[in-house]
Amino acid sequence: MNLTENDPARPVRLAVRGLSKTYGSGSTANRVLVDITLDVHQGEFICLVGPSGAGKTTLLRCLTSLMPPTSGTVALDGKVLNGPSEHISIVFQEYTRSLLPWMTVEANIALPLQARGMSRKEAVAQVEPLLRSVGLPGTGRKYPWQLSGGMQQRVAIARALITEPEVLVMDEPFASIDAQTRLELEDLTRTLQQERNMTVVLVTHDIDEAVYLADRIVVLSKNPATVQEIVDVGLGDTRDQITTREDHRFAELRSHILGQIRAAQIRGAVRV
Ligand SMILES: Nc1ncnc2c1ncn2[C@@H]1O[C@H](COP(=O)(O)OP(=O)(O)OP(=O)(O)O)[C@@H](O)[C@H]1O
Repeated sequence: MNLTENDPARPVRLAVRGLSKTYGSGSTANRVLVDITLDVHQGEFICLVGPSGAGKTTLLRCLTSLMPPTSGTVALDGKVLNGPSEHISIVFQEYTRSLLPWMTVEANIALPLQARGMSRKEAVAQVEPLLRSVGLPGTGRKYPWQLSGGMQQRVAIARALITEPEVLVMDEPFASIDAQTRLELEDLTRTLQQERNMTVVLVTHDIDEAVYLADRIVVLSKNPATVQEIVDVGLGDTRDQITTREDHRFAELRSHILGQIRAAQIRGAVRV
């Protein structure tokens, strides 16, 4: 397996240095992340995988400054973050909780721009092109609950993109979506990432999804989580749901990552 830590050809967008996170203190302290160091390059698609409960969401929360780490730093373009950055957007798994049901689709998508001081009229004027790019033209006047789950997650993606973030962070974004729609959303996410030269960090439990989407896969260990391995996917920029998944390298990577996660699960259980 080709392992790597750095791609000198592309500048580092997110630099994670010695990041640790412990919940609680004293006898109830839960040491979840220890000494995570990782570079994410501009325009790179990183998938984070690991055993259940390893600390993937905790790492995303620290990456986006939704929560401070216990120690260590996250820097965006060389500047250490001390709070949420306007250059980083987040998409969560639960679109039903992240979209506001009493607001129309266009009002939901326009919200981040209004929060930055733009008038509602100006913000809403930017929505339709974005709705087209996520495959939902003409749906701005509907309410989220009038749309399917997959369509609502497209709305959530559009809302995350309206501020033109440099980094898109996604926490199991397709876990509540049916299998067929999930494949469509995977392709949409890769297309948007390439069109916008965005850096994406995505957490998933689905190893096939990680291999299909990622340029590199970061495997976390458990109890506590450290970076166990970073794997170069090397399947090229153009992916296809049928031919890429038939590639023998795809199968090889899937088996390798599954083996890594199982080993991490066993070692983590021993350490409890
Ligand atoms: N707010 C919190 N307060 C205390 N402990 C927490 C909190 N959030 C998470 N934890 C604990 O941190 C550990 C890692 O949780 P986290 O949700 O980050 O893992 P995960 O890898 O994303 O899990 P999953 O695979 O189930 O999605 C767990 O032991 C969890 O109980």
